[in-house]
Amino acid sequence: MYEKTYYATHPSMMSRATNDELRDRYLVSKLFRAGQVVLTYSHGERFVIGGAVPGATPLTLPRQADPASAKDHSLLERRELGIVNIGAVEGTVVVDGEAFRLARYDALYVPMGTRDVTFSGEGARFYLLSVPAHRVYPLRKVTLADREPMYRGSREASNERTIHQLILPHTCLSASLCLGLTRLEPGSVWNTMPPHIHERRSEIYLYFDLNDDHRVFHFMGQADSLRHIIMRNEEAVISPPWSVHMGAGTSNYSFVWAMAGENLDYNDMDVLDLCQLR
Ligand SMILES: O=C[C@H](O)[C@@H](O)CC(=O)C(=O)O
Ligand SMILES: [Zn+2]
Repeated sequence: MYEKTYYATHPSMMSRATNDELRDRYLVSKLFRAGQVVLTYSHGERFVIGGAVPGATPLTLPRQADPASAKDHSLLERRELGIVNIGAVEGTVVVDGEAFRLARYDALYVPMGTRDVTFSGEGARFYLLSVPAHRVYPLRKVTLADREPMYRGSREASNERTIHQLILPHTCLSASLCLGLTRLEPGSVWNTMPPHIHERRSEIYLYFDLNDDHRVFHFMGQADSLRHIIMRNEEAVISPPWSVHMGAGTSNYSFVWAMAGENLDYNDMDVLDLCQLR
């Protein structure tokens, strides 16, 4: 049921890793395939990272396959799920019989204990992120208008961007999942600059709104020995808790960031000074 498993890694595994090894360990690609639900599994915070692209017929979130004791139980038996529509067209997500229409950039928080989730709407592209949960929080649709955005960076520094906190305690309650959307202004290319590390949470970035002939150079690793992965539109990258995560595009773009771990405190991060980077 999981197309690929990403194992937890040690920072010392960075220095001698080839570019292909880095891509194999951290890059999550081909999540958005017409008529399919694609799920991958990361041992870091036990994130399920997936995509659902419905065609003429609706798609269903798969049920658990393993272990035998959980076979055919809901995937969300002990998990919560965040959904963001990154497609240009509105789509519908039905959660235990209740329908939610998600326009571009709308998100849905789906609580632990949910039995059935289906996706429909040709042209909608649903990005899926699930982590283990310990209690039930209300099912809720979240839009960019639900909270005052955070404006960061400047045009002069090529990092003028708007950060939308979609699933965080002041916008939408959750057990462990934090999720948001950041959009860069035309002419701005740097995200998360200056960069940071948060040892108590892992993070997943999904880059999108990027034309096929453009790329994002995503930087990761410890501050004094950064590496990079060159990413295309609609690819995700896993950032272990010990890693920087920042990028520069050959154009502007958007990205969904999602975190889970020890706390739900967005500001629990150590901001790095540029002189610490090597
Ligand atoms: O831990 C927080 C995340 O890395 C993002 O919110 C950073 C981001 O959107 C940005 O600065 O552009
Ligand atoms: Zn971060």
